[in-house]
Amino acid sequence: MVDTQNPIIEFKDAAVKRSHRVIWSHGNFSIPRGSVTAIVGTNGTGKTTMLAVELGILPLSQGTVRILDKPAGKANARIGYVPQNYTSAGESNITVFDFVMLGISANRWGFIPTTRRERDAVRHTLEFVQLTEQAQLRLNELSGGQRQRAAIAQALVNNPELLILDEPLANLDVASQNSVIELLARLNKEFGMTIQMVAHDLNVLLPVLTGAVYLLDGHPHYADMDNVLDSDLLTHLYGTKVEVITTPQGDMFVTHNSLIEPTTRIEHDTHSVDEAAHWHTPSSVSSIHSSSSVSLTDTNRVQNEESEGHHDF
Ligand SMILES: Nc1ncnc2c1ncn2[C@@H]1O[C@H](COP(=O)(O)OP(=O)(O)OP(=O)(O)O)[C@@H](O)[C@H]1O
Repeated sequence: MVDTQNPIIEFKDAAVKRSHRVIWSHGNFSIPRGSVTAIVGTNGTGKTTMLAVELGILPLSQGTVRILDKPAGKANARIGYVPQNYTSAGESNITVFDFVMLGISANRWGFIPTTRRERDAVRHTLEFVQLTEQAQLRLNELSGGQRQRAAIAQALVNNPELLILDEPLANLDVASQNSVIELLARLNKEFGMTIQMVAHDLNVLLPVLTGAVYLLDGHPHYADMDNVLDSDLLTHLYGTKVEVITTPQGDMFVTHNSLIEPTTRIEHDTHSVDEAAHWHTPSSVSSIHSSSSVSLTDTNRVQNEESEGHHDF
């Protein structure tokens, strides 16, 4: 259940610099517990930077960010983090079981044998991500989708309250993307886990998303999906004509029409905060009732059902 009264992430007047350059500023938003949010924006707008800030890896140049009621970085033990392209390099020669165990043991010094309870936790997590049969395979023997599920398992094995993923669908084929999305939907629905991910393509995520942080003109904003799925907003955000389409069946998806480019592309920070706030106000989703449009995904949106908020891997 999305709990709007009880934010899990809170930004207040937040700004961040890299190499003395402001990447984004005036971040004032909260992300509810139980939500599934995408961080969206064009290349280089600071999506990965936002994750680094949330994890306390990168300090803010101004303002505050609190995660799980603590300053950024102080609650990382309760956060599962899946970096971008995590499994494509490095550890790919270890077994899936050992890779997931690293989620528990990586911070230990010296050789300390794993306990039965820890091994059970790894088995349980592998079962949940449907990799039980692959437990003794090497990571480099898995498909891209299976590797991403293994990376998610490693992040889940400590039973986090918040799961943060950086482009979890990058370089995956449609079937693998769907297997990852289904997994995220189950985590949210069955265990009430809050999920936040950097994403480029909203279409494939529509079934699970409850909201999005959009980086617009150098300012981050949060809105629930009905307000994000606005043609004018998305066109402004991506700097190219985007249409939100609702079919007669109620399925909703986003199309990009490269034939209708805007006359000028929006440059970074050309708007004042007040102007940017205009894009943040609730507005109705524009609907084009057309059954001839081609949906890129199963657009039956998964309703986030009430859950006890309890999860135990
Ligand atoms: N280590 C770094 N030092 C200095 N500047 C950096 C560093 N990493 C990224 N940047 C700059 O910060 C800005 C934001 O980068 P970031 O990777 O957060 O963007 P992004 O929205 O995630 O981009 P993409 O969609 O391409 O992954 C970019 O202009 C980038 O050049």
